Amino acid sequence: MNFLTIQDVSHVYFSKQTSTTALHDISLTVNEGEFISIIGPSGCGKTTLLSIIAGLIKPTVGTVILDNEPIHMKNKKTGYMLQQDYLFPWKTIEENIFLGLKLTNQLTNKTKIKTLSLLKKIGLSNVKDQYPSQLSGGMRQRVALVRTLATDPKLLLLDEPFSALDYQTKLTLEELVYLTLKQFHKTAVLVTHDIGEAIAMSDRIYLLSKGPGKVAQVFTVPKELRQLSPLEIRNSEQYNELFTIIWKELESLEGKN
Ligand SMILES: Nc1ncnc2c1ncn2[C@@H]1O[C@H](COP(=O)(O)OP(=O)(O)OP(=O)(O)O)[C@@H](O)[C@H]1O
Repeated sequence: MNFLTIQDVSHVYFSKQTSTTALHDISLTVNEGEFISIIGPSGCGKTTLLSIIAGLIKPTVGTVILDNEPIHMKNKKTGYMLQQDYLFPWKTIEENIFLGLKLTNQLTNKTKIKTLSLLKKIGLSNVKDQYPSQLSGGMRQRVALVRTLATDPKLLLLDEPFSALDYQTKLTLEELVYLTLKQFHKTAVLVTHDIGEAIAMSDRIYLLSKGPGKVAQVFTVPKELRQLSPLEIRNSEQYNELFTIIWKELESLEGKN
């Protein structure tokens, strides 16, 4: 069943003097529990598309349907994870992970216990009374994941959540986030500059071209690969083949700009 449907979406940014067409005629569908990635040259409209899916920007043309309803700004079905963790430095880790629940009036004993057990599962229950500055970048992103999952969103939007991390931490977090989302049967849309990350984590990869952003190609990650975890995928031969194909396509798109 289509869980997320993006239908004929175009978006133009207007200012007093100029207009920029960021997206042109984008259509795609995502089933419940699927993980898709959006890649493409810088400025092709990836973040704009994610903001439209989140309901933060209304597209100039087209519709976004999430779980059978048109998307709107205050929807509680979407959770966002960004490159920066945006944890509040003056709040403890425990206060930070309860924040979304508090803001949406969902903070109860039951949701507190559930969120703390998620923190434990992710290996961070020992830091709940510490402050973000006392944690490493990777630990803070794990906390950000717990905070995002605390409100139980059905759709996770991930905007380059690992790009500020060192390589080792990034691989570990890809694995952790992927397995956690699969365990809770979440649907996810990842924006990334990293082809390897897109292959390691996604069922499908949408390659956008620039000026304005359009869907240039869709790559389906082979079923045999999807039986494996992200770390295992990165070590497989098929991964290298797919990586080379996507790399060449991306390079040819960048050459056209
Ligand atoms: N608020 C805005 N006002 C005007 N133009 C904008 C605005 N935000 C983005 N744009 C333009 O829209 C286009 C798409 O931008 P967007 O940030 O969505 O691309 P992106 O693929 O996420 O880029 P990057 O990979 O560099 O992060 C670009 O030409 C950008 O300059």
